[in-house]
Amino acid sequence: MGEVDVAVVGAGPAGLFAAYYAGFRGLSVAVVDALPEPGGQITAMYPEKLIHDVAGFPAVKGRDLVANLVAQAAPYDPRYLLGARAEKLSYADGRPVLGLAGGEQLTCGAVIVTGGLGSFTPRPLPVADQFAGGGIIYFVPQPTDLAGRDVLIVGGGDSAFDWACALQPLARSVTLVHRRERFRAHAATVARVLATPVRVVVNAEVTRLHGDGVVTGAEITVRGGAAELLPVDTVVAALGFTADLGPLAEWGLRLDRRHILVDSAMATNLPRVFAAGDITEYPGKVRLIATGFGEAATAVNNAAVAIDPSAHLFPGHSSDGT
Ligand SMILES: Cc1cc2nc3c(=O)[nH]c(=O)nc-3n(C[C@H](O)[C@H](O)[C@H](O)COP(=O)(O)OP(=O)(O)OC[C@H]3O[C@@H](n4cnc5c(N)ncnc54)[C@H](O)[C@@H]3O)c2cc1C
Repeated sequence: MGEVDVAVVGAGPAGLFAAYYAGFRGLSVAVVDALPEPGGQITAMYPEKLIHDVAGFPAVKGRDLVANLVAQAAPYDPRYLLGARAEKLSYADGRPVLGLAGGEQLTCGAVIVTGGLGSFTPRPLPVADQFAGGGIIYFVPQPTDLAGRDVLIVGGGDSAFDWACALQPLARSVTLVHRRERFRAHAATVARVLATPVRVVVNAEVTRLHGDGVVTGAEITVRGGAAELLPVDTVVAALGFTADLGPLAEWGLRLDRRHILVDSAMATNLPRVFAAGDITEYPGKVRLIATGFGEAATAVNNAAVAIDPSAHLFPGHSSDGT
């Protein structure tokens, strides 16, 4: 059973900024996320895209924004509990106790829920069900990890094409297979990929995976055609994600459909539980990274007062120390 001043549930942009803010306020902080990497929707869905509406950055690549958020919080040494879904919320002596999927319990001064769309589940690649081995991934946190590999990307959306662009200069080979003729990805990205050596196969499906322990080949079959065996060691199943609130829906939070109702302090109906980012709901709510950042600052500063009623709500200026 661990203890922490602030537990942040969700390592998306709002959660990462909340981690910085908790540290800045002198609070110890743990960041819990069901995904194995920080960055929430950005990491899972658009790490290679340029974002143009984050204040102070005329344009920033999704991956770089996440890296900067992690770096901004790093001086305060947040404890990252990744690949660990927050399952249960209870109270002991008036303090929230967070139960994680692995069985760990965290007693917290306050909880900030920055769960975004909720728990993400990648849409499965049907043939992967019967394949016990490794080598199948659902998103690409670091393209350099796949340097020199033979990569098969499955899907026809933005993520599939963004990853094809990012991996093509690094991987030994990149093949993209899509089961339709047309792509959902932006036409400009499709054109960029088609101008590279990436092999794009349409109207085709992955019909079998080969390998003992780790994937060594993938059989693809073009509709009405014969199967072809490709030597691949990594399959990126870029088929999208489904999301739902998951266990958060059982915590007794006041909800409006899939969102948590908060007041202007970002307080929920539960004591010492605050929320920020896409998961919140209030009149006029706009779901953007920019609004999530402001809400995270408000949530943490109000949590600081909930933890220690003698603390000031206003944190002071970060520039004062320099
Ligand atoms: C393709 C695309 C492009 C976008 N472009 C822009 C843009 O240009 N500008 C912009 O402002 N916004 C953009 N957005 C929206 C933006 O990404 C979201 O507003 C932002 O990611 C919300 O951040 P968040 O931290 O609130 O939640 P999220 O990024 O959704 O992160 C929430 C995290 O919480 C985790 N989580 C949920 N439940 C649990 C649990 N029980 N236990 C542990 N972890 C949990 C999830 O795994 C996830 O990692 C875009 C979105 C998409 C899909």
